[in-house]
Amino acid sequence: MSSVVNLLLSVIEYIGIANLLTTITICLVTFWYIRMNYGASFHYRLPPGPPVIPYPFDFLMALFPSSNRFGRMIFLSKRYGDITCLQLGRRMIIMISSPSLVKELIVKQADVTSNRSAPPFFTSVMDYKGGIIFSDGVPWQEIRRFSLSALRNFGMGRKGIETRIQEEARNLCNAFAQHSSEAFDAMHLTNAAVSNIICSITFGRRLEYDDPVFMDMIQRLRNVTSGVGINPIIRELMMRFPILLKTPLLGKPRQTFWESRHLAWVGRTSRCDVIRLPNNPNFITKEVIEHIESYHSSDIRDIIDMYLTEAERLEEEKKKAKEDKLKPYLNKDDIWMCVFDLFLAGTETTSTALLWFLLVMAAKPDVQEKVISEIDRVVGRERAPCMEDRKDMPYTDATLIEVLRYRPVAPLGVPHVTAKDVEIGDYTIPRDTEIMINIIGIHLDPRLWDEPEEFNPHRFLSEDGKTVIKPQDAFTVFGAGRRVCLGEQLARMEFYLFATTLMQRFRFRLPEGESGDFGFEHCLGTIAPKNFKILAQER
Ligand code: HEM
Repeated sequence: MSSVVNLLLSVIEYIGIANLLTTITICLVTFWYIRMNYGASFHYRLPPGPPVIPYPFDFLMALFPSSNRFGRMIFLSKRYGDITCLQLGRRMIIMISSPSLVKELIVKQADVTSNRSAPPFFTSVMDYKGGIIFSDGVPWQEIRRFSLSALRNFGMGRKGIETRIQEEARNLCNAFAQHSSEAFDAMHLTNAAVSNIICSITFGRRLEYDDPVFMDMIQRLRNVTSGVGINPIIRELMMRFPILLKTPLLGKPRQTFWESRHLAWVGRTSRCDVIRLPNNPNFITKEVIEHIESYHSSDIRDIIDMYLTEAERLEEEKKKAKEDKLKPYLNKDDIWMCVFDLFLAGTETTSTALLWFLLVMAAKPDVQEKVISEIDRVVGRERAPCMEDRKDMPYTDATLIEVLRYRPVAPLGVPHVTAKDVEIGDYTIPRDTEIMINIIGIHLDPRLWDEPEEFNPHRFLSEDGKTVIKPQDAFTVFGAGRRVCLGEQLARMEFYLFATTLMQRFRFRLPEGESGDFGFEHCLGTIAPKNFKILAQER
C-alpha cells in the first residue's frame, strides 16, 4: 500500500501539482462534454439520424437559411427513414414521418407522449407559464377540457358562430372590393378577419380592420410567430445559453411584445406587473382587466367571462378545502395566456390556409371555375353560403381539403415531449425528448399519395365526383393524439365559410405575367406563401 502511495507521490513530484490538476480538469470536462452530447447514444438504442451536432456548435444551425428548414426535415426523413433522431447539442428531436408511427407513438402511447416544452425565449419574453399549448399534466388536461367546452359554448358547433363568421366574411368581401382596381396583398385583411372570429368568441365583439390597436395586436402576434422579433442567431444563442435570458438583450423583443413602442426597456416585468402596467396597449390583457371590472356572474358574455367564473369557482374550492397546497389549475392572472393561446393558434393558421386557397384560386383558373360554378348552382347569389351547403358541394369541399394537404400550414405541428422512456419497435426514446410529426413529409409522401406535388382535388372525390372521400390517416394537418388541434372544428367552419363567401362574390387573378409561386416562407411554426398580390374582380 505504502509503495503505491509513494509511487503516486513521485509521479506528482515529477509532473507537478499544477499540471496534474490541469490534466484532471481537462479529462473531467472532456468526459462531461462527451457524456452531455453523446451519452444518450451510449445508453439508448436510438433511431438513425445525422451525426450529433455538439453543444454549443448546434447554434450554427441558425445560420442555415430559414426557408429551407422544412425542406431539410423532408430530406432527413428520406435519407434516414420514417423515424429519425436529430441531436442538436443537448436537445434531442425524434421526427416521425409515417401514419403508422403517428398512430403507434402519438395515439397509442399518448400517456407518455403528450407533454410539451415551451421554448425558453418564449417563457422569458412573455413570462409564459400555463396556458393551453405549453402546459402539461393534470393542469393541462383540466384547462384543455374547460377551454374546449368554453369554445363549444361560444363558438364551435353553434349556429351563433356560423352567423358571426358569415357576417365577418361579408366584411372581408367589402374590404376586398375596395381594392378592385389594383392588385393587392390580402394578408392583413384575411388575418384581421380571422382574428375577429377569435375576438368575438373571447371578447364578445369585433374590431375594424384599420383600428390601430387591432393592427398593433396582429403585428405583435406576427412577431411572436416569426420568432418574437429576435434575430435567429441571438435566439439560438439564448436557447443554448439560458443565462442570456436574464440580460437586457431581451429588452427589445419584450418591449415589442408587451409595451408601447415608445417605452424604453423597463427591466424584468413579471406577469402580474404586465397585467397592471399602466397604458399597456396589449389589448388581450386590457380586455381581461376590463372583463374583471365589469364581470357579473349572472351575465356570462364570452369565453373570458367563462374563464373568470371557473377561476372564482376554483378559488372558492380552495378556500373551502383550507389547504394552502391546493393549487387551482386556473387563476385570474393566467386567463390572458389561455386567450393569447387561442389567438396564437387560431389566427395565423386559419388565415394562412385562406391565403393558400386564394393563391390556388388565382393560379389555377380551371379549379377556380369549378368551385365558382358549384357555388352558383348550390347557393346562388341571393343568400350567404352556410354549413348546410357543404354536403352538396363536394368539389369545393375536396378543394379545401386538398389545400390543407398540399400546403399544411403547421408543417411540423407543435412538438410533443416524452414524459418517460418510450419503446417503439427496436428503439428507445429517452424521457424529455421532443417528438415532431413530419406533417408536410407525410402529406407529400409519394408512397401515400399519387403525384403528391400536384394540386388535385379529385384525390378526395369518389369516381362520379359526387362524394367526398374522407381523408385517410395520412391527412394529419391538425396533429394527432390527445394534443390534436383544439380548434379543428372551428377552423374547418371558418375555412369553408370564408372561402365560399369570397368565391361567391369574386373571381381571383394574378397580375399579368405571374403564374403563382407555391414555394413558402416559414415563420416559427407555420408556412405561408411568399408575398404575393392578387386581383379581386367582382363577378
Ligand atoms: C387551419 C387551421 C389550423 C391548423 C392547421 C391547426 C393545426 C394545429 C396543430 C398541428 C396542432 C398541434 C397538434 C399536436 O400537437 O399534435 C394544433 C394545436 C392547437 N390548436 Fe390548432 N390549428 C388550426 C386552427 C386552430 C384554431 C382556429 C384554434 C382555436 C380556436 C386552434 C387552437 C389550437 C390549440 C389551443 C392547440 C394546442 C392544443 C394542446 O396543446 O392541447 N387551432 N393546431
